[in-house]
Amino acid sequence: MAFELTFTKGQGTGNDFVLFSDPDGAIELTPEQISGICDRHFGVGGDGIIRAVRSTNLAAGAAALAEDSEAEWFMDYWNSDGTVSEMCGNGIRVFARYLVEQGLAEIAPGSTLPIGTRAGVRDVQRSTSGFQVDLGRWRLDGGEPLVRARDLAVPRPGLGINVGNPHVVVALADERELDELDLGVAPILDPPAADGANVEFVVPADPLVHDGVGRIRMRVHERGSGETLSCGTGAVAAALAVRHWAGAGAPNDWRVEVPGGVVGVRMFPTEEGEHVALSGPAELVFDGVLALG
Ligand SMILES: N[C@@H](CCC[C@H](N)C(=O)O)C(=O)O
Repeated sequence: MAFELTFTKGQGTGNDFVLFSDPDGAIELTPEQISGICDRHFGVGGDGIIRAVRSTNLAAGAAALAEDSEAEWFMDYWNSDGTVSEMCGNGIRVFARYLVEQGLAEIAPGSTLPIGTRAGVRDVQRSTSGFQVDLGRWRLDGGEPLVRARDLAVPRPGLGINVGNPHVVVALADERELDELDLGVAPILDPPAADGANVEFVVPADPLVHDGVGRIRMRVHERGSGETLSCGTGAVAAALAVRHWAGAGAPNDWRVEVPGGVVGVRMFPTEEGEHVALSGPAELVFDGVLALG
């Protein structure tokens, strides 16, 4: 059936998304429609698609409401190839801004907006650089696979980290190696990750820590989207991995430079264990209407 889809294009450090509002959960996009919309030549272009749906109107929203009855809105996220992901760190900041600007939600100064996701409810607040999201607990997960990438002469060990979605972080020798890496082809993990993984390549700044803040550069190949200009959860995983490798005394505040800009990562204690927060810009770029079907 043919229909019109009103959308907004948004981005956070160049990680870009097509957002649309479907409060009743009535719009079902096929993987082909999603990849067509995300196509940069034949569609709107984007690394992913985000649907704003009321948690009450989505099966996965029931778990979100059970966790936090205030989580009225659910971030329904698809990668550009039409696959679903549990979490998107840049996307959830852009989503929060979208909800606010559409008049669907408010974030009062000093308060947080709980948002349902497939990884659980996540709290978003305004920050000096835009928006900040508490991504909750994280865990080492997925072992230490060997990672092969084009232009890496020998495979490198990676570190599996889950921050709601799966990541493997790889340390490179220097900036030249990072810049010359060809991420047009997906890195190969050995052993492969059961559900796939986002793969981050990192190098430390010199010095690694400046004024108490750890500093790294990162490039990423995202599961389901290929190389992107930024990945928020990837930046969080990269900072956690480098802190892990640096050992005792490493900082809990990190500045992560990605091709599309800079995001901040902060680890902090809570009653249920350590949480990790991501901060950075969230911009809405333009609105449009697509004829689909
Ligand atoms: N770019 C996102 C992550 C999007 C999902 C990812 N590709 C996956 O499949 O897990 C971010 O900013 O975190």
